[in-house]
Amino acid sequence: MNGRIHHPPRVSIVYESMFGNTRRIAEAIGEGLRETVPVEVAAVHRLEPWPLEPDIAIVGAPTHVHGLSRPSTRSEAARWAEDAERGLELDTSARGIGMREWLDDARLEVELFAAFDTRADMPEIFTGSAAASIDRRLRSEGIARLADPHSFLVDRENRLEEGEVERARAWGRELGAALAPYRGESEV
Ligand SMILES: Cc1cc2nc3c(=O)[nH]c(=O)nc-3n(C[C@H](O)[C@H](O)[C@H](O)COP(=O)(O)O)c2cc1C
Repeated sequence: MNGRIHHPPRVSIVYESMFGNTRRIAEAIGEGLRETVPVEVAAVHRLEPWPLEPDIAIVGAPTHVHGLSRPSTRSEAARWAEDAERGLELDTSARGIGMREWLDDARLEVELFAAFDTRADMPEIFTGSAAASIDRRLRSEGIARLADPHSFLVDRENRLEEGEVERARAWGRELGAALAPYRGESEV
């Protein structure tokens, strides 16, 4: 165990979201985690600088063009939201920088991380995964993984599939259980 992790650990969930799906997943993960550890949930555009000095970062973003969004794909998402036929609305958090730019700038001084994304409900080989991009990037920076990357699925209309919010809450609980050694409790 690493002595630099506080007891209880400080966990920040940071997300990017254009239409609100990744935000809803982030909030549900937070609900699950909060059953065991203190958690802060924040949109990426607000994180300058990082507010909590967390030990553990749970990092999530929507999958755009097989990976993390760029300014051009966020503009495309904004155009989708202007198209009344799609019935999409831009989330209040959908402004400022995205996860890619934030990861470029943030010096993440955390001990552990886990990555998640939202993406289309198809095999990952066709969709790509923002979580996989985040995971590769943070591991290459030498940060240890708390859990494998996780995807939560949206339908063709870009709405979360049924049960995904509950699955996110359950994953939050699993992450909390994985933190048991850092809470000074023995693993079950
Ligand atoms: C410009 C754009 C490109 C996208 N590209 C992909 C993609 O390559 N693979 C995928 O699974 N989903 C793709 N999507 C769908 C998004 O993953 C989906 O809209 C997202 O999960 C919604 O999350 P949000 O509501 O938090 O923005 C794309 C969406 C947009 C707007």
